[in-house]
Amino acid sequence: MLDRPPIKVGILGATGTVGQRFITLLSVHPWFAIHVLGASSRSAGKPYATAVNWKQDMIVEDCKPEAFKECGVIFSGLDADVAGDIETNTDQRAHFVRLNWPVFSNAKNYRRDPHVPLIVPLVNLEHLSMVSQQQALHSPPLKKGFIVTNANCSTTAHVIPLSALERKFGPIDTLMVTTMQAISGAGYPGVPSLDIIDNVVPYISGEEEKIEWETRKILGGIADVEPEQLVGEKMLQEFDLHAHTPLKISASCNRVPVTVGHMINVSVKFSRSPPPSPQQVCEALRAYRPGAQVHGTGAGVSVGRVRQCPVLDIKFVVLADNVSIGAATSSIINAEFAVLKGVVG
Ligand SMILES: NC(=O)C1=CN([C@@H]2O[C@H](COP(=O)(O)OP(=O)(O)OC[C@H]3O[C@@H](n4cnc5c(N)ncnc54)[C@H](OP(=O)(O)O)[C@@H]3O)[C@@H](O)[C@H]2O)C=CC1
Ligand SMILES: N[C@@H](CC(=O)OP(=O)(O)O)C(=O)O
Repeated sequence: MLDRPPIKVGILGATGTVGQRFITLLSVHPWFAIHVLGASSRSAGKPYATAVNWKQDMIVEDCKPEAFKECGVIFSGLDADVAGDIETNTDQRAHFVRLNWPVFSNAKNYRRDPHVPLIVPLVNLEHLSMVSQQQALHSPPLKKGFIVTNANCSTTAHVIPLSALERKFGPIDTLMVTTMQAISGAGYPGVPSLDIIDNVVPYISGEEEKIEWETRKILGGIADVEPEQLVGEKMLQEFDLHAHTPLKISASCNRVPVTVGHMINVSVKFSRSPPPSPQQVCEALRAYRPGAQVHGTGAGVSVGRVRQCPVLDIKFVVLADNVSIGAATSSIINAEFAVLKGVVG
């Protein structure tokens, strides 16, 4: 239990697929109380029920900071076309962040920023430590504002078992992933029905590059920059992008006619030789206890068909709820951890 009154939260992109999941999860959350809902000017001014044909009776606001004054935390499910400017603005890390809000975002815009943590809560909560450097390097320095992102939904799915395996068996050297991604991952209205009914679309724009890059940031660590530099009294740090063992990754992405749930075929080659057996891999996955304790539907991933790979070492299948652990649930756990660590004031 948290020994304080619930923190008022605002949701940007509240009318979208991820926004609606935020509302479902936060409406019963013991620490966070939904206070303001924001979306585009198409929805602003309408009761939420009208804007999304749903059941809440709050008025949707424009995503302008004035409406969010009383909120202590901002969750964002904004379309990436607008998230960059609204969350932080092109003027460095401005807007909601510059105005000193902690922002937990699902959008891709700041995932590659060298000072922005990209956190999958079952894997790398320790990357939250980069927030203080992000605040110190902002001009002017920020006291409370920061942005933490969560990953692409397919990346999120596969890094969870991969992290379990790296912790037990050491670095992974090569990774081949083939995704079968649900249509809810593409937002609304998303993929045209005539493209996806009775079909598989073997291309998702930008997805393969995101999976290949984000996996390295999430599975990698944080290291002091060389030559040494100081930020205040602390060493300047950087994400090492798995530099200790360059990780070769090849991703192939497909859209399939499924409403929710991304399924991923994964083959891995370990650095160590001999590699673990399928049975040892199963035992390691069962024994994995991530730093974050998660409860609730869609808050984990399922792994099956663990077997020998005749080309690499081991192959298996992962299934994840792209809207929950792939999006809203991860943001919420990241925020819970930030509250516990005192990073959210
Ligand atoms: N769906 C998924 O499985 C996952 C999605 N993500 C990411 O999360 C984000 C949201 O995705 P999703 O919910 O699927 O997208 P949707 O298309 O369903 O929702 C987008 C939201 O952004 C709002 N919006 C659009 N334009 C503007 C604007 N100009 N100003 C203010 N608000 C605006 C929309 O409001 P309005 O209704 O008024 O248009 C809506 O609330 C994206 O960045 C996506 O890449 C990440 C992981 C998984
Ligand atoms: N692109 C993913 C959804 C997602 O996570 O996107 P992004 O990485 O841009 O937030 C899908 O279509 O299933």
